[in-house]
Amino acid sequence: MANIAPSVLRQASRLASKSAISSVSRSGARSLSRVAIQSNVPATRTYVTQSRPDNAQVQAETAIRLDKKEFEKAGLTVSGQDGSSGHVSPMADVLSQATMMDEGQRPIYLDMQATTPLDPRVLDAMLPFYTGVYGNPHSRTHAYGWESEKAVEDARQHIADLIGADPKEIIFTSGATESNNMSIKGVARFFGRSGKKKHIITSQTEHKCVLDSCRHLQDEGFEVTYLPVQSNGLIDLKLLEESIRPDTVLISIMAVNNEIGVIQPLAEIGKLCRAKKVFFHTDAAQAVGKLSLDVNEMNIDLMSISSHKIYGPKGIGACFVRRRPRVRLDPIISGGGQERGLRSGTLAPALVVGFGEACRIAKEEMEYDSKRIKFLSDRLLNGLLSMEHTQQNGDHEHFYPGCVNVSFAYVEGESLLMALKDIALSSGSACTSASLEPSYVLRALGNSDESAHSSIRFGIGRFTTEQEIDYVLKAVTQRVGFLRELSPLWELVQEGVDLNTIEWSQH
Ligand SMILES: Cc1ncc(COP(=O)(O)O)c(C=O)c1O
Ligand code: FES
Repeated sequence: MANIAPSVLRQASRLASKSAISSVSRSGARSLSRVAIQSNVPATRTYVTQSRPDNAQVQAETAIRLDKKEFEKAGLTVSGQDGSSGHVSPMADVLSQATMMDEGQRPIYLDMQATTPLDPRVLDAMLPFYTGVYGNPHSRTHAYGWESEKAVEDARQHIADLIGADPKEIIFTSGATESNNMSIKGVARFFGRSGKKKHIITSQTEHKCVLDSCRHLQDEGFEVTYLPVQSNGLIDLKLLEESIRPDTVLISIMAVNNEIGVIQPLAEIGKLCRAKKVFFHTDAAQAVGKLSLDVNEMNIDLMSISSHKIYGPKGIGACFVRRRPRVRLDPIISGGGQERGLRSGTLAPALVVGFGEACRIAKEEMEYDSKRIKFLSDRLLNGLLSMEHTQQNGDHEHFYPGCVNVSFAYVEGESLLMALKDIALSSGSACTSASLEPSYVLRALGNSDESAHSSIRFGIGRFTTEQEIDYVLKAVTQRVGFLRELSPLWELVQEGVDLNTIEWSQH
């Protein structure tokens, strides 16, 4: 959704679907949401779209196509494409404010959970493997193969060192998605064959690739418990223990949540799993390289790791698979038997070396990075929470400071994202995907739809600067204020009306 209008319209249509009572309606409505809240009064509106001169027309057309239905749902009719009739969306004003960027300048990047930039030191380590050093690391008969193999094994050592594992326990994959699939489906299928182990436990706030792997296993006859989380996003250990059955084969609980940053109690889960003789898999895509993790101390049997979340290249990751006591799993990819037979296929030495270097640097600089990120995070969070009606989502103590998730009441997250074009952010899962559903993670915490829709995730990383944080704070404060000014609900709140007392009539 490249454009501002859809979100405004969605907000409008959502409000309109509640068809507000007349006390909410105001004359001389300034905004789409106000028009919508009066609803059912057929109105004709045009709007302008975002500013790029080269494709403004295209965007306007796209907006019409995308939103006609929304308009109609809201009781509005669409006409025109370019705002020439003089009706200008209030978002245009916001967007003109949002162009504090110079021409050609890129937005500030604050979406570190989606991916991180490549560390230049990592690129340096990778380059030789795209040029002179091109041997197949699995070629045993000549020096080309040996030099690639040596580089791959050195990298494997760096990854193992970062999580306290033995290098033989590191299996290279294409990323955490593959590692999660491999761990969950692999263990379930291997042990499920006996017919005695048919049950898996995971949580409702896992990454989609974990949830979807589990769904697939349900189709194969496995039973899955999707544990609810508490309102702070953490699992309830007692509930976890009570959910374990004699036929439970695997517990898969993530280390750090990608939307709200909460850190699950891995050591406690590991201890429980070991005592109950259940395998423990953790999706540590957002944790490795950022928190100190030790697979032995934490009794972790399988761990998924992603390179591009820690300033390494995309398209590579790893799966830690414990050797003692040995974890057995069915491979998903069969072939030449590379990677202990668990993941066949020729490795990509440049990616492997880059990933290894990223892990080496992460270990060496973890303390420094953590302190810096905590400092920046405190600065951002304190500033955001000093605005009225804002709230941090997820546990306020057990969270990774590089992931700050905040709800701004009376503002729709997507509208805010669009008003913050000069900052690359995400609102969790919903806005960034085709689905118009609010984040399932925030819903699992018990947040209302409204609160989930008004949330933004700020991802701080190694290369984020203090100036960037200050800019972001200023921009967010200014534009949240602006959007709230347009919100009839906000106006009511300012007038001291308790929104819960309003009776919404349905026409
Ligand atoms: C928690 C979590 N698990 C898994 C993944 C998938 O990682 P990858 O992109 O390496 O497949 C991500 C990244 O989006 C993530 O945040
Ligand atoms: S879908 Fe984006 S804010 Fe709700």
